[in-house]
Amino acid sequence: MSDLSHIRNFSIIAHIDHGKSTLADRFIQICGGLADREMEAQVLDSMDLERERGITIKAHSVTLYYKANDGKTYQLNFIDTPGHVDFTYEVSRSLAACEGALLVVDAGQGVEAQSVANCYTAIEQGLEVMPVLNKMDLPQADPDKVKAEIEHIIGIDASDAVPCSAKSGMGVEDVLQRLVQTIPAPEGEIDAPLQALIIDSWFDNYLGVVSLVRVRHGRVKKGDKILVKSTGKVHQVDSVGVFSPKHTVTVDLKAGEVGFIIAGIKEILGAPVGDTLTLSSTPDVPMLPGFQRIKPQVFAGLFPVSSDDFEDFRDALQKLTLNDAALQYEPESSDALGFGFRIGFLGMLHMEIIQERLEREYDLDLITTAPTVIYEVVLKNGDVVHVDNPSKLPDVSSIDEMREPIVQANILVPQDHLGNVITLCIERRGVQRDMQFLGSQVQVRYDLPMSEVVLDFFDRLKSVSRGYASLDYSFDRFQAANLVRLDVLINGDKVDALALIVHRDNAHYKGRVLTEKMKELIPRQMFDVAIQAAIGGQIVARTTVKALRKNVLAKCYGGDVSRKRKLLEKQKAGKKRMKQVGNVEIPQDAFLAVLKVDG
Ligand SMILES: Nc1nc2c(ncn2[C@@H]2O[C@H](COP(=O)(O)OP(=O)(O)OP(=O)(O)O)[C@@H](O)[C@H]2O)c(=O)[nH]1
Repeated sequence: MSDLSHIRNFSIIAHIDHGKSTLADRFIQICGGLADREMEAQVLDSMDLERERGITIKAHSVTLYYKANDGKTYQLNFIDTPGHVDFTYEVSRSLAACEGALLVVDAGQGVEAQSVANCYTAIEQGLEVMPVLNKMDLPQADPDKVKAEIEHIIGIDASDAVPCSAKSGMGVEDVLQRLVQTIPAPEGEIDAPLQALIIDSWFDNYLGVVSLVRVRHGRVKKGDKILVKSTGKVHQVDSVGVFSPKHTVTVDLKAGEVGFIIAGIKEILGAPVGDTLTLSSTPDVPMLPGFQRIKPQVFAGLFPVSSDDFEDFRDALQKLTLNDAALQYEPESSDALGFGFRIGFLGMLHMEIIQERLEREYDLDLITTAPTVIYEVVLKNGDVVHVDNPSKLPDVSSIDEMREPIVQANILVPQDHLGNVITLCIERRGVQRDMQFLGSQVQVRYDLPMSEVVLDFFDRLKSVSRGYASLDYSFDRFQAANLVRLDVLINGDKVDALALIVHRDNAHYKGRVLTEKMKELIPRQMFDVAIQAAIGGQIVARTTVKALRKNVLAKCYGGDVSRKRKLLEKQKAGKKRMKQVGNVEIPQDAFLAVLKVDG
C-alpha cells in the first residue's frame, strides 16, 4: 500500500463574492507559500482580465504544506473553481480531482443558488463537503440563520460549520485544522502503471502546452514517455511540478498528487481536458471517466473589422480553444460582414470575456452579432436540423415545427422580493414548477425559454430583487413554440447579420423597439438611412436616421490645424468598431441593439 495519508485534495465551492479567493490567499499566507511582499492582491486570479472584473475564470491549483496540530505536515492541493453561473462546467472538472470541498458561505448573505448546484455536483461525485461561514467580522453576520439555511436548502449537517473571516484572518487556522481531519486522503497505488487525469490544459508561448493533472495511480517524472490516450500520441516529459503558488519543478508527481506536466506538446489540441495520460510502456491502462462534453448555449458571429485580420483571428481562436474547452467555433460567411466565425459560448459573460481577450491579447478589432440560442427545426420532409444562426433558418414553407430550448431554473429569493421575481418569470414566458418556503428564503423553480434567460435575465433578476435573488439553470429539453424570423433591412437591403429568431407574440413589439434602438445607435450619414423590421415579406416597424447636414470639419474655420487633426483622429478611432454594410456604416453597438430590448 502506498502511504497517501498526508495528502488532501480539495476545492472551494462558493457563490461569487463570498470570499473564496480571499480565503485561498490566507491559506497561502499561513502555509508560507509566498513571502508577504510577494503576495499580490489575490494571486490566484492571475489573468489581468480576471483581476479587473474580480471574477475567477480558469481553474488553477496551488500546492501548500501545512503543519497541523497533530505534528504531521500535510500536502494540501487546492484546486480553484470559478463562481459564476456561466462557468459551472469548470467546477465539475475541478471537483473530479478532489476528495473534498469547502462550502464557503458569506455569513451575512446566506446560501445562494449557485452554491447549491455546485454542492450537489460535489456530493454526486462522492466528495466530503465541509461548510465554512465566512465574513464573520461583519456586523450583519448571522451564523445560526445561515447554518439553518445550509441544512434546509442543501441538506447537509452544518452544526459544526467553521466560522471565520478570510479578511481579518480570524478562524482561518481552524478551517485548515478541520480540513485535514474531515477531508479524506486520496487512494491510489504509487507502484501501479501511470493513470492521470487532465484537469486543465493551456498554451504557454514559451513552454507549449502545460497540463494540470491529477495522478490517480503510478508516478511520472522528467524523461518519461507519456501516452495521451485519446490521440494515441507519445510525448517525452520535459518537466513536472506544482504551483506553490509559484511554478516549482519537482522530481516527480505521484499517485494522489495534483501538478503540471510539460511534454513539448506543440499541437494545440494535443492534451485535451478530461483525457487520460499513461506511460507509453503501459498503453492498456483504461481511460478515466472523462468529463461531459460542454455544450455552448449562446452563439454569435464574430467578424474582423478588417478582412486582412481573418488569419490572425483564426490563430487566436485556436489558441484560446486550448485554454477554454467550452469554446467552439466554425467559419461563417455573411453577406454583410464578410468572413468570420460563428462561436458558441457558455453565456453572455463568457462571450464578453472571449471578445475582450481576442481584442486585448491578440489585438483584433471585431464586430459581434446578436447572440442567439440554438433552435431545433423539424422540416416537412421529416429531417431535424439545429439552427444556431437566424440567417440560416430554412425557408418557412419547408418548416413543419420549430422548437426552442427550455431550461429549468432554480431561484432562491428572500420572501420580500418573491412577487417581483414571479412577475419577471411570467414576462419571460416562464411556467412555475415548484415553490418551497425555506426559512426566510423561497426556492422557486421555473421552466423558462433559454432565449429569455441567457441574454439579460440574470441582471434583471438582480435588479428586481435588489441583488438578493440568485439563479442556477440547466438545459432541459426542446419544446415546440410559435417562432418567427425577424429580419432587419437597412435602406431596403436585408442584413443577414442582424436577423433574429423571436416568439411571434413579441415579434411586433421587438421589431419596433429594435428599430428605435438602432436609430439611436447608427450615426447620421450624408443621406437618410431607413431601418425596417420585417417578418417574411411584411414590414412591422420602420424608423429613419436623418441625413447629416454639415461636415465635422466645417466647424473648424480652416485655421486650427491641431484641432482639425484631433477631430479626424477621433473620427478614425470611432470607426474602428464599425462595419460598412452596403453604403451605411454600422457601429458595434447597433449589432447588439437586441440586448437593449427588454421583454
Ligand atoms: N468583511 C469581509 N469581507 C471579506 C471577507 N472575505 C472576503 N471579503 C471581501 O469580499 C469580496 C469578495 O471576495 P473574493 O475573495 O474576491 O470572493 P470570491 O468568492 O473569490 O469571488 P470570485 O473569485 O469572483 O468567485 C472582496 O471585496 C473581499 O475583500 C471577510 O471575511 N470579511
